[in-house]
Amino acid sequence: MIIKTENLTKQYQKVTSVDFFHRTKQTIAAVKNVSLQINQGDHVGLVGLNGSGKSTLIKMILGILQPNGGKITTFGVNPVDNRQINARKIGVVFGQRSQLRWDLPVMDTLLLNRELYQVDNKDFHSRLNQLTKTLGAEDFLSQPVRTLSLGQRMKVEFIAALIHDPELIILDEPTIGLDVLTKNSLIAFLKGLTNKTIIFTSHDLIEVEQTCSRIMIMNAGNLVLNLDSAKIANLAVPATITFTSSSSNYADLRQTWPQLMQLTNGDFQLADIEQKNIKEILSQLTASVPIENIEVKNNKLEYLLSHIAGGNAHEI
Ligand SMILES: Nc1ncnc2c1ncn2[C@@H]1O[C@H](COP(=O)(O)OP(=O)(O)OP(=O)(O)O)[C@@H](O)[C@H]1O
Repeated sequence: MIIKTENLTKQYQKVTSVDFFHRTKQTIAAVKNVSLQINQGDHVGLVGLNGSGKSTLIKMILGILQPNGGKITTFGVNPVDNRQINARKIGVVFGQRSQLRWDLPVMDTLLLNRELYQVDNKDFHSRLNQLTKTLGAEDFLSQPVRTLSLGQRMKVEFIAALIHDPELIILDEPTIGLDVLTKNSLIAFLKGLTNKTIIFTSHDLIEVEQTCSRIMIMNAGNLVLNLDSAKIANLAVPATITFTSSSSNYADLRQTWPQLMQLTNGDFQLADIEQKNIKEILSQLTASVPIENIEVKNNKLEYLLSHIAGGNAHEI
């Protein structure tokens, strides 16, 4: 087992106001009684809205934060006391923060990591070769990091995180701001890492569904769902169809679709459409209304959160 937590809890003290004589503090329960296990080779998607406690949980797994209650082991040991030892077995990519030396060529950071993690020179070069080839990063290893595009930089962040061949890879929103092509190539790359344990945090359930075998959903500090991603992928979640139609008359359209709403920006929206009816509604719409733009969305995360009762992880 790579990670085990039992009733893990973390609270922050936040100063809400300061006056001459005293400060008023508020306690924020960021992670509440979370119990989970992550085994070797698991690819786990950790999903939740902003502020749901994902980063706090990751920081406790890494040993950066000391919990207030409950138990946690990472590689079978207390992560705070064994942070340095565990760091050799962990690779981390933060989408919002770079781990690379901004003004230096990429290669310098990689060489620095080689020294830091004491990677054998032969292993270093063969791993570097393989990673740069797979990620298509051969062309920009000699460029200073600051001159790279976001997509190029993220590829290099992956190489820097994997150069010491870690057993556990933690990815904190690694695809944020990336275009679809770069995102897809990183997702394909991650899928190929079958012998690694991966924790992939994201707000995007669909994205982690493609990459991970298990999904854990956090909400307001609680682990509210811990489920095989195949089960989540098969859930038929109602969709929303939004379209722009300049020449349409709202009153006429409402006669055919009484549930149609007009949004403040003038777009039209049909909500709560069952998956099996989407095709038919789309063909009816396109046949009867001049449409300039149309989008079908199913917001599975919001749907799941609104249908999960209580605060404990359970199967739907
Ligand atoms: N250092 C801190 N001091 C006080 N409160 C904090 C601190 N770090 C996080 N919090 C609070 O703890 C809660 C959980 O935050 P956390 O960053 O773990 O959530 P998250 O799921 O990672 O959010 P996001 O997706 O926005 O990164 C939030 O209410 C946040 O404001």
